Amino acid sequence: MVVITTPSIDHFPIVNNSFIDPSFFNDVPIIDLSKPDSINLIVKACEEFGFFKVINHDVPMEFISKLESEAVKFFSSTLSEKLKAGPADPFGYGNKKIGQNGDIGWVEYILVSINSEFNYQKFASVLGVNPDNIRAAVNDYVTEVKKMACEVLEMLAEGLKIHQRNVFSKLLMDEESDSIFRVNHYPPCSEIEEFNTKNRIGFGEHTDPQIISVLRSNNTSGLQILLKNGHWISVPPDPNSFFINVGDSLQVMTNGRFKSVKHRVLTNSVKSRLSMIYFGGPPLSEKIAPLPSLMEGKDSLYKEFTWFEYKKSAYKTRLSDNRLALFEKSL
Ligand SMILES: C=C1C[C@]23C[C@@]1(O)CC[C@H]2[C@@]12CC[C@H](O)[C@@](C)(C(=O)O1)[C@H]2[C@@H]3C(=O)O
Ligand SMILES: O=C(O)CCC(=O)C(=O)O
Ligand SMILES: [Fe+2]
Repeated sequence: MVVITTPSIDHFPIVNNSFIDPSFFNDVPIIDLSKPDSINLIVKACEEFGFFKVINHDVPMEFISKLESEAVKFFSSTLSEKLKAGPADPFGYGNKKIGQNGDIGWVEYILVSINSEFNYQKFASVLGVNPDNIRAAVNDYVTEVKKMACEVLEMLAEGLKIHQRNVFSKLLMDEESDSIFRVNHYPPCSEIEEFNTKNRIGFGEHTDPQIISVLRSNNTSGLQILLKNGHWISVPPDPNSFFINVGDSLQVMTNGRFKSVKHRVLTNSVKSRLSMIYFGGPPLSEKIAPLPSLMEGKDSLYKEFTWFEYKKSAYKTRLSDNRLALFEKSL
């Protein structure tokens, strides 16, 4: 018999408030994709924050709303129904347990693989619909978001004066690209008031291992990023825009010029947050190494590794671990 235990609220980490600026950070770089002069701004944003917001993105609202409403329906189902679509090992429905190494957060989620065969039946049964409808809703959304991510990566390559404009985007376009799609639902954490403790962790601090992550959320706050000065700042939500994170692999490919951004999600005691994230990763066999044109005569900061090797190692770590440390050269 499988016994599913739910951690009690006492087990949910509380954040250390010492470096939290409670006000919203209004200086998140904004990249307007309809303006050609955004190229230099993107490079600057990746160097300074590893994070920026994209507006005028051309992803049809219809695809966003369709997927969002399917996700809301799914998460509104009973827990016993949803658990039939789990566990997330790593794909499927997950509840409070993040990854396989003991992390927990006030979150439930769906994780789906993009290019490998994925069985949508378990989600479709919960929703009582044909799996092809769910597959189509995910594909429509991901196709558009991936197109936008590739446009951003091509602007980055141009901004970095790399001859091959598709040097990054080709990795996402490859049919073997190891990309993931995730929907996170953070229910309001009403116990917060009962326990009189604010700022429970929804999703603990971490960097994303892939090349690039594209996040869209509803209008509920919670996402924070860590600035270079050690301060956590809250990102104002914007359901009409996308937020982009530099991942560990892009940090390596730029030999550390771009930094993968540390981020986390705090719970909200009143409103639920729903976020959808596309993680653009390379094919498993791809060598992740600094691009020669970005070395400027310097040595690589990293040992040689493939995405398969990095991913295998990353998935053995806890969320907040510095996953790249194992691959840094001691110079
Ligand atoms: C604790 C973990 C969850 C994670 C795999 C890991 O062992 C370390 C990286 C985590 C992360 C963060 C970004 C994405 O949400 C994710 C899907 C990924 O690729 O790496 C998660 C992993 C997960 O939730 O399985
Ligand atoms: O849900 C969010 O807003 C961010 C979650 C996240 O960082 C992740 O799933 O990797
Ligand atoms: Fe993340």
